[in-house]
Amino acid sequence: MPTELPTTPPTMLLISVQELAEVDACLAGGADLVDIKDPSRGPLGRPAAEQVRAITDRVGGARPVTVAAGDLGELPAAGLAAWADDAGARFVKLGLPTAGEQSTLAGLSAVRAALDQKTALAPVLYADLLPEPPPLSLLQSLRQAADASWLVVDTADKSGRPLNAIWSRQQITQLLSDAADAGMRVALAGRLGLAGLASLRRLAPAVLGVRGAVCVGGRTGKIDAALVSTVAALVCAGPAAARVPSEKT
Ligand SMILES: O=C[C@H](O)COP(=O)(O)O
Repeated sequence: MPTELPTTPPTMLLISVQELAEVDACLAGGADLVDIKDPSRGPLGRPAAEQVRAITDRVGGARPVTVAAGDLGELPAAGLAAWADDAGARFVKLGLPTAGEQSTLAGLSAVRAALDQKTALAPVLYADLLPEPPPLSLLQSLRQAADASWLVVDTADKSGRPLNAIWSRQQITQLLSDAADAGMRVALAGRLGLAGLASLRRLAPAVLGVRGAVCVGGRTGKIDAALVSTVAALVCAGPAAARVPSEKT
């Protein structure tokens, strides 16, 4: 996700790819942002560093690239930073299964401190693991701990309800407002289908992210360019103009 944005940006479409062969379909279909993850390893499955390097090379700067880094605690902070360096990841998304706990904020700070300063860190909240959307105070704490410009909302259970069935439009509208007050832009994801995307698009989030909806054979299947096109037409007018991608400002 870019960290330099126009004043009133359109909603951008993020597509999560799992392998090199999916990159062309993702770009041809009109994705604005290319996200790399290993969906077989969980909602934010951390891909192998060499896979990240290969996919990033294939994107070749045509789009900003983000990378899923698994969940907080899966690796020690130093190990996560070493993986990010090895992968050349310049924008990592880190899942927080226990977002409200003090130890989570401490862990997030440790990861931030370990990562290269040029690597942006986006905390990821799992809507289905929270009783309700986070209050402003928690958003402010997350922003501070991660020095984050972006907040990602996703779902942990990839056979469960989509984000738009977990939180109401009113709750998501409030979250977007609170995140802006906390100084973060928001990417919304989590089993979003066409109806969910159309509904959430009207709330004008900075980014809508999908994988399952653009795959043939489910989220561990293969991305289909025609499905990406359909979703892109729904979410945005077309690929975003070239913007400085992933480096932290
Ligand atoms: O970041 C976006 C996610 O990859 C969303 O995946 P999903 O649409 O399969 O829930």
